[in-house]
Amino acid sequence: MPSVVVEKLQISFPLYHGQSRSLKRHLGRSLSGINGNSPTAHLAQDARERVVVEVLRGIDFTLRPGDRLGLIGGNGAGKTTLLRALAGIYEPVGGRVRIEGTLGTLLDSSLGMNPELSGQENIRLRGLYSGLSRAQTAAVERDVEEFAELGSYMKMPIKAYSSGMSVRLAFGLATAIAPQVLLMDEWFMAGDGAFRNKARKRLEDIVGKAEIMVLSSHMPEVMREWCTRVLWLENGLVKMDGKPDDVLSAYLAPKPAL
Ligand SMILES: Nc1ncnc2c1ncn2[C@@H]1O[C@H](COP(=O)(O)OP(=O)(O)OP(=O)(O)O)[C@@H](O)[C@H]1O
Repeated sequence: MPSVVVEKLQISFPLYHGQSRSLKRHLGRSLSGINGNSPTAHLAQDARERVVVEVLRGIDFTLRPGDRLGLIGGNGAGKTTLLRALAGIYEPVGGRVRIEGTLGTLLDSSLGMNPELSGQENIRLRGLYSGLSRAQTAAVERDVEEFAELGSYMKMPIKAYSSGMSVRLAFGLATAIAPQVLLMDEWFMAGDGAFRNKARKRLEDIVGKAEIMVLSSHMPEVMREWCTRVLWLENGLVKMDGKPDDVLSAYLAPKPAL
């Protein structure tokens, strides 16, 4: 049975910047902006004595089939970092992530693509990597070609694509093979109007087939429509976890004046 288990997850990034020395005096403390509502950086020192920013500072949640989790929070809250940690792109410095089931990601249009290879070759490589048969890969290739409408560009190296073309290809490919656990960032809303309508149908189909979904978005209406649960992240911690209406009402409530 597919599941996502996140326990005491911590992610930090080392700072190699010249200023990291002067930031050392802030270790173990928070570095706030001039405005009380702006993001706060939490600085620490790792075992190699490097200054690190603690981006996720102990996140816990469990997802079972039927759960559609929305991640909400201000800029720099840690939403993208959490999605990337779930996808296995970032290694936890503490805690762990356990995912059972096939995983699909709609995170970054260049993720997992080789820029030197053509659209067609990238699709074949993905088919091979996903363990598809030759016939299944050919079906995916036809499906993506039809959806992305890239014409002869399908045979060109993708480094020659415009950003819109890259999104079409990545989106087409990511939505061609339905995973049990789907991770999504809101970039899928990118693209022109006609593409967006077409993409939405495809997205609804893959979301409907996924047993578990995690979606990061700044758009409350998307959360209300697509999610069964919302996690509000603030400065790398869970501020609230619950039903979309409850969490979104609290999140959107006017902040008291300072
Ligand atoms: N590679 C990195 N090195 C240092 N800091 C990083 C790195 N990646 C992310 N951060 C920091 O981690 C924090 C969380 O970033 P993240 O992108 O996860 O936030 P977010 O909630 O997705 O924000 P947004 O809504 O603005 O996209 C930010 O303060 C960001 O500057």
